[in-house]
Amino acid sequence: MRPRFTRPKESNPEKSPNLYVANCGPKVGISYDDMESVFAKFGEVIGVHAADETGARVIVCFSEVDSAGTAFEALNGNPCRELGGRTLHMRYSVPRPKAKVRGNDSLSVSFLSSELEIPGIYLVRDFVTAEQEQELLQAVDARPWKSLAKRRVQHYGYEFLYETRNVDSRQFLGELPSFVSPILEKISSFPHLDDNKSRLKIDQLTVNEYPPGVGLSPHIDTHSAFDEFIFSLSLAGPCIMEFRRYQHGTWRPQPSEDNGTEADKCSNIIRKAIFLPPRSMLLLSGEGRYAWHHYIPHHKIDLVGEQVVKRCKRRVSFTFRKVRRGPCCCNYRQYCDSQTET
Ligand SMILES: O=C(O)CCC(=O)C(=O)O
Ligand SMILES: [Fe+2]
Repeated sequence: MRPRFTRPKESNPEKSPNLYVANCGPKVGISYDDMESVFAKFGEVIGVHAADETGARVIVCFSEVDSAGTAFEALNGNPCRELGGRTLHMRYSVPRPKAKVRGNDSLSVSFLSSELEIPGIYLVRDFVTAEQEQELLQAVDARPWKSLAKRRVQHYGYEFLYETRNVDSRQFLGELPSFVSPILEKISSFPHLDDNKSRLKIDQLTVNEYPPGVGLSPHIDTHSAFDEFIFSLSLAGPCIMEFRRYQHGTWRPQPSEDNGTEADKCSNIIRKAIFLPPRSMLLLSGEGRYAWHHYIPHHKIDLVGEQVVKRCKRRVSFTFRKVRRGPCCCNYRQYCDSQTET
């Protein structure tokens, strides 16, 4: 088991109730009981543990910082008669940082949106047939792509402005193209919409083409830009979508670390992930749309359970949204640009 405490990187002036003690321990014939009886003279010892695998470095935990301080003053750098005359080298110990996570290996990836347990997020597999998928891909490939730094996009209905993460709602580009009409038709009977069907009126489409290894930084689609219901159709290749609930987050995009280390440093993040197969449709609504960041890790390979899934030559997504008229009045103020000052 990884010890909970560790030696600080450099001499750490900050006191703590835990002492890192070198040059003692079972490897050099000193038991933890021997250690406890020596250190207990300075105050209540609540634990004696191995500091590492060497067997010659020990963590002594006191209940009080002052007891650790007194023991430190008395024993550090001095030969200790009760411990066979050994000279103890001590530092105040610090809690060990959490293990780093690489990729999504520590994050279990759900196949079903019901396993995710994020209110408002629903995945429907095989939303389109393989034939429809080919037709949709051919249709967008016959139209001009706009190149961004790492991926290509097309916008219909309204242009999406990446600088402001918003749309210019006065600049109407025209009706959505007829090749998405069957998809819009099917969206109108998407499960879980209840009585919101009549309010859908999707008028914006963003097509994203991701080469292998390209993802998307963690973000919440700007509340003031789009209505509640956001649909994303995955075509051509699969990907993992990660969801992050930042307890102290805002509506601004979060750091785009792709290996989870930033997320790890902050214990106030809940992370979940789902596998999006080609031809599936994802709905973001409610809490999942308003309060959770979504994120596509920048991996060429995703670990899904025991399986290694290679990203295909490309993934093309169709994101269907409705441009918002007026401010957002959701119940997630912290994440809402309409309800928080800029
Ligand atoms: O590619 C996707 O499925 C998601 C796209 C997205 O989140 C966005 O355009 O805001
Ligand atoms: Fe998004």
